[in-house]
Amino acid sequence: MLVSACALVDLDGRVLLARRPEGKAMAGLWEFPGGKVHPGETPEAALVRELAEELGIDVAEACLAPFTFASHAYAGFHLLMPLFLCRRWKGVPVGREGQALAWVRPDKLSDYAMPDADKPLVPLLRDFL
Ligand SMILES: Nc1nc2c([nH]c(=O)n2[C@H]2C[C@H](O)[C@@H](COP(=O)(O)OP(=O)(O)OP(=O)(O)O)O2)c(=O)[nH]1
Repeated sequence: MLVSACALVDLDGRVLLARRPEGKAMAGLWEFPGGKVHPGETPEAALVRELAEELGIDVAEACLAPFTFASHAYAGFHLLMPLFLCRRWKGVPVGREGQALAWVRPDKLSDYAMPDADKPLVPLLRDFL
């Protein structure tokens, strides 16, 4: 499964996490906004689409900087997830699908329960930001 995700970073250097809604796989865990890349879609285009759908913000592909990726074997599927960084967008993120959002200081990211695939990404982000 190819999923494209993004660390949105605000002017104070905080990172946006979104809580996976009830009823979805891994409900209640905090994740980087994003979603599945559709057939024929680029990871960048998928992210622009998902960020508009999920958060109501407008992001230009040029503002998505490749940062790192997750490669993780879940029971039943393997997840490959490029993680982009973005510091510029239009609009104010709101949870358009009812998901809770949190702006989190890098040194507090480990206080948030995240999917297993995301765990190795946290120290990389903390060291970079
Ligand atoms: N968006 C996102 N997904 C993640 C992260 N970590 C992680 O393991 N995942 C997994 C959870 C899901 O198995 C998959 C994303 O699928 P999803 O169901 O949220 O994607 P989607 O929004 O396209 O979903 P849908 O339209 O099919 O409902 O990736 C993360 O940080 N962000």
